[in-house]
Amino acid sequence: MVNNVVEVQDLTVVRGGRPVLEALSFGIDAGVTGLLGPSGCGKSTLMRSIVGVQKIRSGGVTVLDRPAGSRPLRHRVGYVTQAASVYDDLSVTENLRFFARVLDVDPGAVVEVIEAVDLVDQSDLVVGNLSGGQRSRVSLAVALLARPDVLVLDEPTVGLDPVLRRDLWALFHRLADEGRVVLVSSHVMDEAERCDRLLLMREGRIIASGTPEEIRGDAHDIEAAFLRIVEGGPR
Ligand SMILES: Nc1ncnc2c1ncn2[C@@H]1O[C@H](COP(=O)(O)OP(=O)(O)OP(=O)(O)O)[C@@H](O)[C@H]1O
Repeated sequence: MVNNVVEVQDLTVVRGGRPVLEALSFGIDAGVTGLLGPSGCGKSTLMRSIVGVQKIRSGGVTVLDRPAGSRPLRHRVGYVTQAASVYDDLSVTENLRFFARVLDVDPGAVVEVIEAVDLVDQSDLVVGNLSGGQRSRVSLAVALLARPDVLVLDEPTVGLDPVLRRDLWALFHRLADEGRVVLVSSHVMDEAERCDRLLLMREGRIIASGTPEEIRGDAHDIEAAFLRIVEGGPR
């Protein structure tokens, strides 16, 4: 098992003239880590920093012992943003063949990733005609093309019905079981129980980290634990 594949050290990011992330330090190990916090707390900014596309004020991020965003990490880190980045007028297979060429990866990976995200039956369908959950899986398939060791997924389950959400979480665990580090953000606290480990975030800071059991303590659920931490009560 790989430890602390992602290391964040004293990370401060300023956006629009105000600090959005303030002196964050933590590590992320193998498995599925959930980055949970309310809208606007800085989850996307933190993910952008881990992927290496965010301007950093101070501190830093290393991934697999290299600076985030550095060239050797290009194919080792997969990133799926909130906005789907696939072409609506192309089929699932056509999209993946296109991105395989752009990324200069083995075209044989196309079939492999379609199977991984469970879209074999939809592979000839035009993406514009797929459901929201299926479209999310196409974006995820693109991110998997280069066989990355680290997957950073920004709110991949937002707006999906409970069945699709459950299926996607099962997929994240399958990918983690294959040895990948999977970081998933969500502002929905009830997704916490689906993660191996959690990072709870509020107003640009990590306010708690650990397994769901550790963070819940004797609170009713993660949301209650979150409120307790924020309000400074006993845990
Ligand atoms: N381009 C930008 N310029 C200035 N401020 C920004 C920019 N993008 C985001 N911010 C601010 O940074 C803060 C954190 O935003 P971020 O998108 O990281 O939060 P988030 O937790 O991912 O939110 P959500 O769950 O709604 O996606 C917010 O206050 C936001 O207004």
